Order: sequence, then structure tokens, then C-alpha cells
Amino acid sequence: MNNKMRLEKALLVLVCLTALAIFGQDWLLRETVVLEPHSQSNVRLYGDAIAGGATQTQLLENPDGALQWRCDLNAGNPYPYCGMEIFLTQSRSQGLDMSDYRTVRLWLDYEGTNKSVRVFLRNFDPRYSTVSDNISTKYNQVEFAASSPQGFYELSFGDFFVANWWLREKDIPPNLSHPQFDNLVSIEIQSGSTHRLGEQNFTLHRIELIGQRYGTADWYLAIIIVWALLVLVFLLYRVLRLTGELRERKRREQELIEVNALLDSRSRELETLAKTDSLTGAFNRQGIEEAVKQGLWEWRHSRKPFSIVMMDVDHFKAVNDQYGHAAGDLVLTKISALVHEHIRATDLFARWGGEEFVLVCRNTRMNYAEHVARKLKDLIAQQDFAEIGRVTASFGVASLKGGEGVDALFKAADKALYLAKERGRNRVEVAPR
Ligand SMILES: Nc1nc2c(ncn2[C@@H]2O[C@H](COP(=O)(O)OP(=O)(O)OP(=O)(O)O)[C@@H](O)[C@H]2O)c(=O)[nH]1
Repeated sequence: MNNKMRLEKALLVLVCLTALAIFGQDWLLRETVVLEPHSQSNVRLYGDAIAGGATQTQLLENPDGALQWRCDLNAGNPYPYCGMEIFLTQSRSQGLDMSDYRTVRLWLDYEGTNKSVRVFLRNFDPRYSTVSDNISTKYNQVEFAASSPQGFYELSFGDFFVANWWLREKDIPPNLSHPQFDNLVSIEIQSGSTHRLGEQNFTLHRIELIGQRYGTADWYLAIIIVWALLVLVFLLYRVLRLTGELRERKRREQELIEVNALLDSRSRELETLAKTDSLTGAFNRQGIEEAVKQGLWEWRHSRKPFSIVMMDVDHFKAVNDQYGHAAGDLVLTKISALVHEHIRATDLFARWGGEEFVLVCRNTRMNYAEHVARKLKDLIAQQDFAEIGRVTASFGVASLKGGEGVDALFKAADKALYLAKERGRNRVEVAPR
């Protein structure tokens, strides 16, 4: 599996997980607080005595272990009531934060003269509550019809409202008059607001408070953060990978450059070797080809003068015969080195064959070529060739004329050289202009 496919698969898995996190949020984040109030601890039974009534509430033995109580509503108070309060924590001021909760479920059996039951979720807030005053905690209230003796009731937090009598009595400002569940200290179950006199029987089996572990906004923020982190990690990984690939590519390019440079220099060496005379180090016939073409082109296109000097060592056979072939070689090598020392960088010196040489002078007039030839003639004549002593050479100079080709130029130079030989050697002859 290649990287692209792997990435696509990972992306698909992440998208599925995100969809699950969004659409399955209820199920994933669901948190349930279960109260099974069979013990008497943390439970308070009450009647309307504090409101001037005479209703008494009694705890009863229940064979199933449920919390059972009864009361007789009597006419001592115009609005008689009785009820039971379960405290959610030991502290009276520090309750449970249920602001992200949505539902309360009750398994409650009721038999009595009233048609309804009231449930209060009591919230402590120091802005209106004190520990010493039990009714100072907020009465988030809902009332529901409890017509059948055995029942299961699901009450939504959205249906709770704050009891009006409490708002009035505690003089609560409007900004605090909304239902609040961020610090629930107790839950109360009370007889209904019809206040009908007579016996009331309650059996509470179980209470469930159902909500979310985290708020929806926090949950979405967490999903966004996870995505942002994953994108960051992915980008970091890509950057590191690309940097590595770039480094590797550069390394390979550098290797290639080095190999090419090596091949270039080698092929240049071979090229030079192919164009060079092995004995004298001067160019050979192939070596002058380019310079001659260039000279011809310059003459034709820019009218730049183009001259050549043919040179031939005098009586060279005699040198060979008298001092040996090796000595003859040495003479050729020395003459070649001497000429090289005294010509311009643009002049090209080549061995034409045997003891004959040619100097190709681009952008050079006849006069200057003649001047160079005379200078070389004198230099050679003055050179000391060890046991051989003095050696001379003859020169033929020619310049390209309008309409002429290279062939004619070389023939003219050759003719001039021949003339130099004929006229006594160690001299320079110039082809007719
Ligand atoms: N040592 C040596 N001799 C060479 C080489 N190439 C040609 N020669 C000799 O050069 C001599 C040329 O002799 P010739 O053509 O008769 O001319 P020359 O003796 O120089 O007489 P002129 O040119 O008339 O002055 C021959 O003896 C060739 O063998 C070489 O590479 N090395």
C-alpha cells in the first residue's frame, strides 16, 4: 500500500470518528448519577409545620428497601404540603454541577388525594443562599400528574422553572430568577399544588440524573483541537519528509555534477590529446581545424584579416643523419616550445607534418604575420641546440584574399615557403598580396 492510499485510509477513519463524535455525542458523553435512597442518611422528611401547618410526615418500613413515606394533609395551613428532601452531598453549600444535565428520571409510586407531585432541584448560590437558611437554596420546580399508583417519570431540565413564591419571598432580582443547576445540593419530592386534604403515600425506588460529561461547546472545541493538532503533525511530517527528500536529491545532483565534471574533464583531455602532437605538444592538423574555420568565418562576415605562417626546419635530414633521430626530435620539441613562448594567445601553432609547422593567426594582417615570422626566424637562429649548435628555419607567409578559400591560402603560404628555401633558407618570404 503506497503512502497516498495509507493517508486516504487514515483520513477516512478520522472522518468516521469525527462523525461518531458529533452524532454519537449523546451516547459518548452520557453521564448518569444514580440515587437509590433506601437509607435514611442524607434524607429529610418534612411537613408544613414551618408554614404554620400541622402535617406530619412519617417514614415507613419498605420490604423492597425503597424509601417510603406518608403524610396526612390537614387544614392547619391553607396550602398544606409534605415532602422529602435528599441531599446530594455531605456539604450543604457544595453540591453537584449539573448545568450540562438534561433529564431526571424518577421511579416513584404515589397514592393520595392529590393528582400531582412536585419535584424541586435545589441550587445553592452564595448570591442568594446561606447554609443556615434551608429555604434559601433555589427552588427549580416541575410539577407532574402522578395519576397511576406506580410510575416512571422522565422530567426534562428544560421544563423546570423557579417557584414564584420563592422568588417573591427571597426578593430575587430578575437576573437571578432563571433556573440554575450548577450547584445542586438536594432533590425534593413534595405533594402537589392542589393541596387536597387527606392521606398521601410515596414510595421512591430510584432517581437518575442524566447529563453530559462535558458541555457541547467544549466537546466541539476538543474535536477542532484534535483536528488542528493532526493537521499540524501531518504538516510537520510532510515538511520533514520533503526536507529529507530535498537533501537526498541535492546529494544525488551533486554526485551527478561531480561525475559529469569528471567525464567532461576526461573527454576534454582526450579531445586535446586527439588534437595534439605527442612529440612537440603543438596542435596537429585536426587541432587547427576549428581555428581555421573561425578565421575564415571572421574574414567573410566581419572582414577581419586572416594570415598563416608556414615554417620548415632547414636541412633537418642532415641533423637526423648526423646526430641521430632522438637529437632531431629534441630540435623539433625545442623549436615548438620557443615558438609557443613568443606568440599571442589567439595564435595557434601546429605541426603540419615532419619538420614542417604552421602558425594560424586570426585577425592578423599580412604585415604583422610577416613581422612574427621574422621574429621567430631570428629566435630559432639564435637558439643554441646543444651539441647540434645552430639550426635555422624558413618561413612562408600568406593572407586570405577576397574570394579565396583556405586551400588557396595554404597553397600560397606553401609557395612562399618554397621560395624561401629556394632563395637560401633561414628567411621569410611573403605570398603576393
Ligand atoms: N627526428 C625526426 N625526424 C623527422 C621527423 N619527421 C620527419 N623527419 C625527418 O625530417 C627530414 C626531412 O627531410 P627533407 O624533407 O629532405 O628536408 P630537409 O632535410 O629539412 O631539407 P630542406 O627542407 O630542404 O631544408 C627527413 O629525414 C625525415 O625523416 C620526426 O618526427 N623526427
